[in-house]
Amino acid sequence: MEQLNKTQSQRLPFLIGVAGGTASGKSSVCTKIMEQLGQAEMDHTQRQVVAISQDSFYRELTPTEKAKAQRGMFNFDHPDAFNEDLMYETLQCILKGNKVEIPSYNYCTNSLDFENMLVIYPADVVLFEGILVFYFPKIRDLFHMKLFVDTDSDTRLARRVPRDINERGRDLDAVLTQYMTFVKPAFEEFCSPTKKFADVIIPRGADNTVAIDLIVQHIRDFLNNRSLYGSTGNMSLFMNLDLSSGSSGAMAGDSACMRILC
Ligand SMILES: Nc1ncnc2c1ncn2[C@@H]1O[C@H](COP(=O)(O)OP(=O)(O)O)[C@@H](O)[C@H]1O
Ligand SMILES: Nc1ccn([C@@H]2O[C@H](COP(=O)(O)O)[C@@H](O)[C@H]2O)c(=O)n1
Repeated sequence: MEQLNKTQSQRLPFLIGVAGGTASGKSSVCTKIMEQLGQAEMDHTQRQVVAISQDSFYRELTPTEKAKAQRGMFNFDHPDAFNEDLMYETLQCILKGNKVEIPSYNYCTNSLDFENMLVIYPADVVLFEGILVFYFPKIRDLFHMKLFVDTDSDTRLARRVPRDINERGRDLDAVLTQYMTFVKPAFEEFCSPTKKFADVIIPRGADNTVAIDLIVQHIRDFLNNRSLYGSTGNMSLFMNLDLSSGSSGAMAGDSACMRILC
């Protein structure tokens, strides 16, 4: 394993995974966290906190798959749609404190956009968001903190339809066909079961200001007290908060509960 010098080791990031169903509010939660930390307006080379999307790790499609994708007939919600190895190698590189370049994703062409590479500079906190970020065990194990955005499926569908039509160049028929054929079944089979791995479950996504405030406070504590955190990035004391009942034993499967690492 590559030796790290002192400067690099001081910049080793705290890696946060943000999972949740499509249109649950994962990106909005990341944006809110960055805004509250005063990072959103900052020049990206200077940011202490950066957010990356799992969509940058979709694998390239063959011409036949692309034709299917244009009709809403390709399964982008199956784990096989992602390049797991590249995702793992990139996160490892980030965890070593290195600068990485990743492609952006073009939903209109269903392809990676290598013309518009995103440069991820070394940062103190890296948020990695996507539907299946907790699905792959070796990737899941890289996270110091795991958040699951838990928004009900009606709300998610109601948000996804206009988003896909207005921002992702889709028509209503293709969006609904894709949702019923692939998105909903894959959410139930692959995404929803990963909720049990979360440290913090955020009901209602970015509207949940209490949860976001607590997470932001945890990140601030990490940034202010880096030396108190072990090599795993976690402090040894665990605190369980159950916001639904006021009791302290939180269950990861209960969407009103939060388990905070503090
Ligand atoms: N709390 C909210 N209220 C209303 N619309 C929202 C809310 N959160 C997200 N959205 C909208 O829903 C869509 C999906 O949100 P986004 O944060 O991109 O979710 P994800 O990253 O999980 O796909 C976007 O169009 C966004 O503007
Ligand atoms: N070419 C693509 C790639 C992905 N999708 C859908 O995007 C969803 C994941 O992104 P979210 O922002 O919604 O988390 C996923 O459910 C894919 O179905 C797509 O439609 N086309």
